[in-house]
Amino acid sequence: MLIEQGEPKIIVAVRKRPLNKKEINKGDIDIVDVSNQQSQVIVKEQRTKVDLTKYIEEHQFNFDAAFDENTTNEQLYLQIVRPIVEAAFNKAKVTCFAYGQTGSGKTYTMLGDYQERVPGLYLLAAYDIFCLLNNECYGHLQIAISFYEIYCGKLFDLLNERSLLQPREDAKGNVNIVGLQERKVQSVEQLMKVIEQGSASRITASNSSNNDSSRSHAILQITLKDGSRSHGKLSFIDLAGSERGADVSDTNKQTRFDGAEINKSLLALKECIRALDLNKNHTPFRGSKLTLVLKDSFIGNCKTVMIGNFSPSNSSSEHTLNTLRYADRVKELKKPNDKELKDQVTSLDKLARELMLPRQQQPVKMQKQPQNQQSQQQQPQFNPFKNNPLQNYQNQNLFQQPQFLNLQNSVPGMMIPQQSQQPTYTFQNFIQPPPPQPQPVIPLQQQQQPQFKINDTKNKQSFNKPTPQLQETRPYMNENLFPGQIERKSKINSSMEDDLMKIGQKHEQLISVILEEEENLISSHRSHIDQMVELVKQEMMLLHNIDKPGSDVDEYVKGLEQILLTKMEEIQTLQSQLSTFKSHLSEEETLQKQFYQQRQQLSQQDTECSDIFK
Ligand SMILES: Nc1ncnc2c1ncn2[C@@H]1O[C@H](COP(=O)(O)OP(=O)(O)OP(=O)(O)O)[C@@H](O)[C@H]1O
Repeated sequence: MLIEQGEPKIIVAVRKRPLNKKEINKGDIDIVDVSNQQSQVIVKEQRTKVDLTKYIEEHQFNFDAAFDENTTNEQLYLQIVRPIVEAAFNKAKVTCFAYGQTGSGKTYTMLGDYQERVPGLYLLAAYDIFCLLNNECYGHLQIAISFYEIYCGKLFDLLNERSLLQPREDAKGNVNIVGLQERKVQSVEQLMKVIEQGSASRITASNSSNNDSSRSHAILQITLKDGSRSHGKLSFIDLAGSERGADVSDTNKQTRFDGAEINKSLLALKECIRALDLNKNHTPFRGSKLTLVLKDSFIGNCKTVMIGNFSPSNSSSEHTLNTLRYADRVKELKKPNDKELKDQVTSLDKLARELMLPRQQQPVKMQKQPQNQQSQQQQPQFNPFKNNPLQNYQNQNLFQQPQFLNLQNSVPGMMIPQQSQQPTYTFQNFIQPPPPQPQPVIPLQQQQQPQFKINDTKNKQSFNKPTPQLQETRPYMNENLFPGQIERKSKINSSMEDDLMKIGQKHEQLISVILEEEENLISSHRSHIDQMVELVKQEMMLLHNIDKPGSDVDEYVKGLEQILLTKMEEIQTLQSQLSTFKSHLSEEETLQKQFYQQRQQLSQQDTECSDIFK
């Protein structure tokens, strides 16, 4: 092997959905190019200067895998999810996250589209799981399903009428979810029924109250059980819409708190993935409810696939960029550190010496994505987890004929699209990349915005030269003409950005405190009521005793005094807890207003400043 390297524990992939009818009718255009082969995404963001001239800013991202709008759920599954399903049979705890803006395709990816008869990852995984269970090596395992959601930091059981659940960490550090229902299932059909029931419960809840499915994280856990012990575990997580956590300046307090909770969980998730990838001893899973309940998926033998879903439309460019940046940051963490880079270069040098090749002939573009080079030479390109435990089943055609059609009668509404009725699911398919996909259909500059110039932000070069007209309208846009102004503006900007960041951080910390205080206050209020009931009982006993002939009045007075004192102390404690909470709430409002104003000012400055540089 050319480069020694551990198995990747994290795969970060992104997926573009097609423009939908609504977007097309609105005149939206597709501004994202995806290259499946190069695992690359290019977003051509439309921007407007102060003088209203338009230009395009280009953002390029690279991931472990990128899927264009023509990629099917089956293709995606085979490339990045099936390997972790297999790993679960090899005793791993594996997790697949779908992340992205509301309407970006998370549910389509996970659940599929019943009406269009498109199977999602749940069904595709279910099929493979039961195929494997039919194999004698795994015949002793059973499947148990749980399905719950996290909404506003609280857990609700989707398989038990959304009953409230409590996560508890025991003395051994295991996190148990008290009251969580687990259903045993014995077939793909049963498994899909349970999933359908849970999903329906989530949808009903979102219609009947101000809850909204895109504000909650849905967690489907499939445990492979060996008797009462867990053999391996698969968690599929449909995360809350990423835009829900984005805006702390929303005027509705509850929305702000929900958003802050989502922010907190996404931040904590990123940190936990970082810890998992770096094999750190300490995993900050207590950072949020989401990561707390997933604790065992971040330690030990674990693998994670994250799928960032995004819309191609120009009207969603901000959210799309946020999704891609988040995925990029998760992926950034995977890049080898300096020492690893040095080790890799050293091992290359060693190999070169062994092969007696001059140094300059060595492959040089290996440091950032060593696995790519490996894949070209030795490893199958889309087999992220090497040492596949199931490779010896290859000849048994274990995955060759998924019986999706059998499900049509048993899973209501579920049918399989024509083109996927007889896919050949051989391992050969699994380890090969998909055939090249047709490229995006709407050529941006030609069709819609011929006057735009395209800036490549990375190379500071233009794709198309600016039209003479654009140049003429902005003859003063020459850095040399206003150097002082540019410096002043950028100084103002950076100090404002610092301030904004400080306020943002303070706000985030305060919200964390508030959320914790809220939980404590509610639980104190509950125990306060219990205490009061107890005191009332004691008072009644006092009255009962004093009514008896020959009763001791001193004892009565002493008893009553003690009860009233305890009551007063109880009330005072609760009151002081309440007033601290109230003052934090009003502090939060002030911070939120400050944040909002500062951001407005900054975006104003930003436009002026970017205008000068154009
Ligand atoms: N890859 C795709 N191919 C075809 N249609 C898609 C694709 N992805 C999503 N869609 C369609 O886009 C719409 C929105 O997708 P979906 O409901 O999966 O979004 P979501 O991210 O789950 O939204 P929410 O967070 O609100 O639940 C649906 O009608 C879905 O069928």
